[in-house]
Amino acid sequence: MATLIGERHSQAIWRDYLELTKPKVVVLMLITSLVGMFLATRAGVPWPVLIFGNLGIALCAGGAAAVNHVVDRRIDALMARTHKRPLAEGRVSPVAALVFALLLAVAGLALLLAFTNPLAAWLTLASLLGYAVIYTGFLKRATPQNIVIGGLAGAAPPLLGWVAVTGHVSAEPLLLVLIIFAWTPPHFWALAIHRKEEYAKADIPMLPVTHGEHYTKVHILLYTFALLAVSLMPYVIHMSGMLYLVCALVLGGRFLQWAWVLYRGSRPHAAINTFKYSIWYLFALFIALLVDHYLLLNL
Ligand code: HEM
Ligand SMILES: CC(C)=CCC/C(C)=C/CC/C(C)=C/COP(=O)(O)OP(=O)(O)O
Repeated sequence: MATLIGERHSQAIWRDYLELTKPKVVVLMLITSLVGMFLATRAGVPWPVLIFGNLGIALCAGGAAAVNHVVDRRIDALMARTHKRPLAEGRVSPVAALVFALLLAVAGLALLLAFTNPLAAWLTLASLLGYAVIYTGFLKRATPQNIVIGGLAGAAPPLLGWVAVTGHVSAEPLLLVLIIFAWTPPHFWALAIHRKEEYAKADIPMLPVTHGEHYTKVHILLYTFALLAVSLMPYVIHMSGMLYLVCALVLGGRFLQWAWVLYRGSRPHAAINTFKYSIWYLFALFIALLVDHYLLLNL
């Protein structure tokens, strides 16, 4: 019996630390960094860069997410979506979470330095600080444009992947960053409309709280238009081919449809459905980039 309880306890702790890293978000980021790596070269990606480069990026992103849990523990405790988080409920102490975050970040940066190049490591560190310090520590509580500016950190992984392979920044990965940058406002503001009351209760100035739902929906629609336009650019600059173009048009068209439904208020649960669609959209768009890349190479 004692062992059973002990096992259950240790499993809960293991899960708590995993939760601190926001694993599902990091997995989608990893898909975008992987695509950045594959698109960077016509030859294969060297396997140490593939394995340890992505592991390094994931560890740093997870470390940044753990810092976010520490800084936000009081507001997380006030919101239904987040009140069961390990720090909000006191299952993990702030000091333990910070030590964990530091270990992840140091291990991640060490892997990037050892198996990729210094530029990839520095850019990853900048993204880590952008999310953990600039967004979480300042912007989130300061301005309704918090997620637009902070979105740059989350948008960085395709660039990090590309630089890990090539050692330098170029236009193509910046275009991939721009796609995620334009995607972030519809992604987040759709959820923020759904959770507006909670953000108001926690006194966080998210756009639907400060400027109202209508204003937010207009901006979701405008950013979704911008996203559709930007997502066509890889085809325009001959980075991707016809398959990608068709996918970008279909996926972007569907996103616009959701943004329009949300704007018109013509369906119940439109906000949360738009948020869920945003995640599938980004996943599918990056898979389309990848498949198209290998089709083009084999033509
Ligand atoms: C500053 C930029 C971003 C903000 C403010 C933001 C915000 C959020 C929020 C509040 C959630 C809800 C989490 C929950 O319900 O527990 C979420 C979920 C999610 N986000 Fe984002 N996000 C951003 C960028 C990104 C990026 C760049 C990616 C991936 C490339 C991403 C992928 C995801 C995924 C996969 C989920 C679902 C997680 C789950 O179901 O547990 N997000 N995002
Ligand atoms: C090195 C690197 C690539 C760093 C990127 C770091 C990273 C994990 C960014 C995630 C973006 C995100 C989920 C923001 C939501 O935070 P929030 O605090 O607004 O949402 P919450 O209320 O769910 O915590």
